[in-house]
Amino acid sequence: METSTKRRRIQRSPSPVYKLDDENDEYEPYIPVAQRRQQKLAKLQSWGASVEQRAKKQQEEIDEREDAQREEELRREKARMERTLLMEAQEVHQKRAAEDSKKTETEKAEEADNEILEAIKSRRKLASDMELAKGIQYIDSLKTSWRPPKYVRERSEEQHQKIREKYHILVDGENIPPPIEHFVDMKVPGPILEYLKANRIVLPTPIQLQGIPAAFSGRDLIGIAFTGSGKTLAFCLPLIMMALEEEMKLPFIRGEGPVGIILCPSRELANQTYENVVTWCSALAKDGKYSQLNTVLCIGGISMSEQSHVMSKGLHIVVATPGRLIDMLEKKRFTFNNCKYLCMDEADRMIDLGFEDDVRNIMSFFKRQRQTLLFSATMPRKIQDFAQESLIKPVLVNVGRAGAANLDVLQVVEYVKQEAKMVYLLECLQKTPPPVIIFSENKNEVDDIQEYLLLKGVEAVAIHGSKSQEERQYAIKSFKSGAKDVMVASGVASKGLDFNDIQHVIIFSMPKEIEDYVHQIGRTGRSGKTGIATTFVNMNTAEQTLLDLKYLLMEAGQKVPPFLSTIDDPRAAQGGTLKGCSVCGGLGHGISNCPKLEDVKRREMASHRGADDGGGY
Ligand SMILES: Nc1ncnc2c1ncn2[C@@H]1O[C@H](COP(=O)(O)OP(=O)(O)OP(=O)(O)O)[C@@H](O)[C@H]1O
Repeated sequence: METSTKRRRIQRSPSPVYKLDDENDEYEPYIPVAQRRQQKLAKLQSWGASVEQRAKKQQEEIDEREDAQREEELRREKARMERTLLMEAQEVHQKRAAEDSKKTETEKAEEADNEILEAIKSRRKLASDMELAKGIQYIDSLKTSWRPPKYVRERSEEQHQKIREKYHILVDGENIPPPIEHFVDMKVPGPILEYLKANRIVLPTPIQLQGIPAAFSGRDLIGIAFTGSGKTLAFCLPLIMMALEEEMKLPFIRGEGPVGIILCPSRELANQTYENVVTWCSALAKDGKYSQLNTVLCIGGISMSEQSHVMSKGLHIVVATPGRLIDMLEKKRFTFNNCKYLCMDEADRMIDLGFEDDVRNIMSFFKRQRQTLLFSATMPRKIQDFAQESLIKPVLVNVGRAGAANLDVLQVVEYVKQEAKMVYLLECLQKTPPPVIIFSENKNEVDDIQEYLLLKGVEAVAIHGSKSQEERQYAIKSFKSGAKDVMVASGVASKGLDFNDIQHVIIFSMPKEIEDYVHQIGRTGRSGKTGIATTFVNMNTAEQTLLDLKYLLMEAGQKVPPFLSTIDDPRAAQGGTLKGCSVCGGLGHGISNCPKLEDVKRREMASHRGADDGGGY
């Protein structure tokens, strides 16, 4: 029935599109097969697309959810990790704090000191730039023909050690040559022996009896011994012998030489060493058996034409300050083509402050292996270590603690108010007969003191870095000859100058660095004689300097005045061992408050401004 109805309608209206009405709501219009297929296909396609879309959407939602989940997990993990690190850091911190609280102040200071020491350790080796660049490294010491006498060679190492102990000589290094107790056994030429004897130099001092055999053997050497203990002879004699041997083999002619060089930090010290060398060489050549050796003094402030008579011959020895020497080498007035001996006096100063680059520059003029020797009364650990690294199989010869005061000096420390110093100085001068040296750290003060003394009728000369070379030479000459009773000096005259029988050293203003104090008081009590050193201190003296002084007095077994003994060492209060500063050798402080390091900074700044104290040039 339904079918017939449908059929009827089909008949009535063949048109496929009819409007539906209520009665015919079951009516389904006829759709041709092809069209139906197409519709189905389209429907299928659209359905498929929507399925795809839905699936895609669903996937996107899943992805989003997963991303969010992952992010959340990451966030949680990060937070967990952060917490752990934070907690770990806190734990480490707490642990360290606990450990630190167990440490004494001394241990903490020592740690800080070591850190600073590490930081300043990174210095270039003491060698010429050419050697460093080419990687030239000498392995063995210089060969010499010198041998100790048979009876000395036959001694056992224990016997050598016994002799060293007898003279309080400490040594370090490989195959150390034996100590020799007599100049004659060192095979020193007769004329020199006679000259030494005539000047009351009969037996070698400890630094000489171990230092000279080591140097004669060609060994690099670090020689440390207290002020006035005869270091000059210990490093000049080996050079004289070396030059003599060369000259005897083949006499030097014009343009040849030098064989060796002695470097000094100040003109005055260079001049004094030069005079010693000339005297010893003249003594050697006196009886005509040995050749005349020629020595040149190479310092700023003097005209080299004065020495043209020496320069016109073969040259054996040069004594110099670094600045003028570099100048001469650059101008090719002589060369180092055959130079094989380099000695630095007051070496801690030479390779430390200010001169290090000059020394490196000088080394670059050497064309062959050399023997290098460093001598000083003060040589802090840091410089010893640095020097040892730069030398070839060095021998370290140490008589007493490096930087210790000469025990032949009676040290008196007095509290004198600043305004009372001048007046008290006059009183102090009465303590001993002349000659007396007065030291002040300040050039103006040196001039003021001299003026005051002259006004009071005291025959005084003055010397400091701002004086002309003539004034400096005049001061030294007239004081040495005894024409003047008192010399007022800044640091220039403190290191190495050997004046005859100084009775009394007055330190008008205490130097900040205890090494300088040791050198200053060391102008008296030389070559076995005794002397007095009076030092003025007051409120202006830094507490740390006073502490250094206190320990130095204690070490030397000197009287410590009450105002010094009451100064407490903050390190001692915390317990632990009290090690001296390895930068300046002061016993009363560590590196972290070393005045020398502060001075280095100041000097560096000053050198940028081109300031020059006139010291060695
Ligand atoms: N073996 C010796 N016996 C006696 N006197 C000596 C001996 N050797 C050197 N002297 C004398 O000792 C004095 C000091 O010597 P020198 O100037 O060499 O000391 P130094 O150790 O270099 O001192 P500084 O550290 O102050 O430079 C000189 O007058 C010197 O003639």
